[in-house]
Formats: sequence, structure tokens, C-alpha cells
Amino acid sequence: SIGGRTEIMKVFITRRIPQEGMKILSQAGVCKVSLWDSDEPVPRVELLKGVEGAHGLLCLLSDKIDTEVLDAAGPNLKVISTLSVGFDHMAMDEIKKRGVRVGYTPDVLTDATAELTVALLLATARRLPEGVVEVKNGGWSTWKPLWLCGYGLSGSTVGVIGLGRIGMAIARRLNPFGVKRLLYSGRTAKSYAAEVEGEYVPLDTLVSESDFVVVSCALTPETQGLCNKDFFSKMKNTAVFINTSRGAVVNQEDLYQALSSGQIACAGLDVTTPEPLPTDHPLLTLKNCVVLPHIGSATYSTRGIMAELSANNLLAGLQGTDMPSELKF
Ligand SMILES: O=C(O)C(=O)CO
Repeated sequence: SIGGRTEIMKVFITRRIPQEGMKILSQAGVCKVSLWDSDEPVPRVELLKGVEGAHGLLCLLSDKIDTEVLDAAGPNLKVISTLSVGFDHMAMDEIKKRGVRVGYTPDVLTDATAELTVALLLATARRLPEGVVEVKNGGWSTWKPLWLCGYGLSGSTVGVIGLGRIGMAIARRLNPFGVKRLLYSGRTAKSYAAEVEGEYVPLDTLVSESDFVVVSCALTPETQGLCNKDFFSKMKNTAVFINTSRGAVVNQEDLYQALSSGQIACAGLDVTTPEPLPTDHPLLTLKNCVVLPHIGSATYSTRGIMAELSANNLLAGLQGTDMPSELKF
């Protein structure tokens, strides 16, 4: 406050976000918002300009928040609120050094993301995109006993890499399909895994025994490139690989080799490196690879609630109060 008057704080938002979030910020009357008013990513130079002197930054997972951005913002910066549960796009140690608080959006997107994961798993294993194409191009000649066969969940072993909020929600949804064994791996065993009769196993065991391998872990230095040549070589030839976490957990060259050589049966990816995946990428030439454009949390309702939560996180950060979802790091 200057001379008894409360100073209006400055906020930069890196993209158009659902109106639910904008409304909360405008009604709060504590900040002056400047918005990159587009559905496309803010160019780097505009980001660096936009954050200048900002007290708050509301960003997306496609914005790289590094030293350069933090320096451009300067000492006013109190809070970064990301419209995502993932935070691998932010230089956390630099943020911590500067004493900046971080808000994120866990929980509110768990159900939507788990649903999408199940949809992608079934679409991939049962070859839905291939079937849709054949209907349209006349490839459907008659009912054929051996045509477009795939793999079912009934009696299968499912392996979830990273049984966190989303991994657990995926396991809960897959179990009723008649899954026989639910394996999971990660840093620690989870007591809540009992609800899905999850067996905590070493990664190697999960990879070699699973019919479906589902990646649902955070991208960290430990998980970057985790799914590589060695990993795929341990999988069954009939196994289905699904990733809805972050593209960089997978070595895509190694995945391409595994899919084209028949080392594994098929893969479904909602996330890639880079995003968007170039349209001439080798993975897109494969019938047994289903690639979606990072839509795990994309329901109208979920995106609206994510915007609300990120706005409320931002306001709390500006005002120095408790955040609904503060990232503790
Ligand atoms: O929230 C995230 O981290 C996503 O990837 C999209 O919701």
C-alpha cells in the first residue's frame, strides 16, 4: 500500500482461458489483468514483455517458465499459477530461490484424464481409428473372422507406472473390465492401492508381465526417457502401451522401432515431444499407433473448473493468503 491506498497489482495471463477464470479475477478487483488475447501460444518476446513488473503470472503447460522469464518479471513477482497439474514446464529451483509461490490444478482434472485414458486404451487395443477409416474407404468388404482383431481387458494384467491421483483413477475404472492383476510401480508403495488390489512391483516386473502398460507418472529427471529400447524389449509382443502423462517420458525413436518391428502390439499417446507432433513424424505412419492432441483434461466442465481454480490460486498468491491448491516444493 502506498500512502494508505492499496496498490493495484499487475497480472499477466499467457492465453485466453475459460471465462469462469476471467470473471473471478475481474470481480476480485485486486489486480489489473493483461491478457495474451489469443488461442495460440504467446510468442516468447511477448511473454518476456508481458511479465515485466508483474506481481502474478497465470500460465499454461506450453509456456516455458525459466530464469529468463523470472528475470524479466523482476522482484514484484509473488505468484505463478499454472492452468495444469503438471509443473515440468517451470524451473522450480529458480522459482523457489526467488520466493515465488506456485499454484496448480490437481484433483479437478483427475476424472476427465482417467476417462480419456480408458477411451484411448480401448480405442488403441480394439483398433477403433483403423476401423473407422476402413468403413469410410470401402475396406469393409464383409464380416471376417480374422479382421481387425485386437486385445481385451478381461483376464488381463494391467501395469500402471505412477499410481498417483490419476493413476489410481485409471485403475479404479479399468478393474471392472475384468482385469486379473493390477500391477503398479513408482517411488513408493501406496496404502490406498489396496482398494484396486494393486501389487507394488519393480518396474522390470511390471513391464514384462503386463498386457497393458499405462504411463501415468510425472515428468522428472528420473522418468525422462524411461520408456526406451530396453523398456520396450522387455514388453510382451502382444502388449499395449498407453501414455497420457508427458511425452518426454517416452523415447519416441525407440517406440517407433518397437511398434514397426512388432516388438509390441500397439501404442496410444495423448502426449508427445514436441507438441504438436509434426505431421510428417514417423509415428503417424503407423497403423498401430493412435496419437491424440493432448486432450486428457478437455471436457468443458473440467476446463472451466481448472480456470476457476487457477484464478483463485493466483488471487491468494497476490494477497498472501492460503491457496486452494498450492504446490509445495
Ligand atoms: O494439467 C496438465 O498437466 C495437463 O497435461 C493438461 O491438463
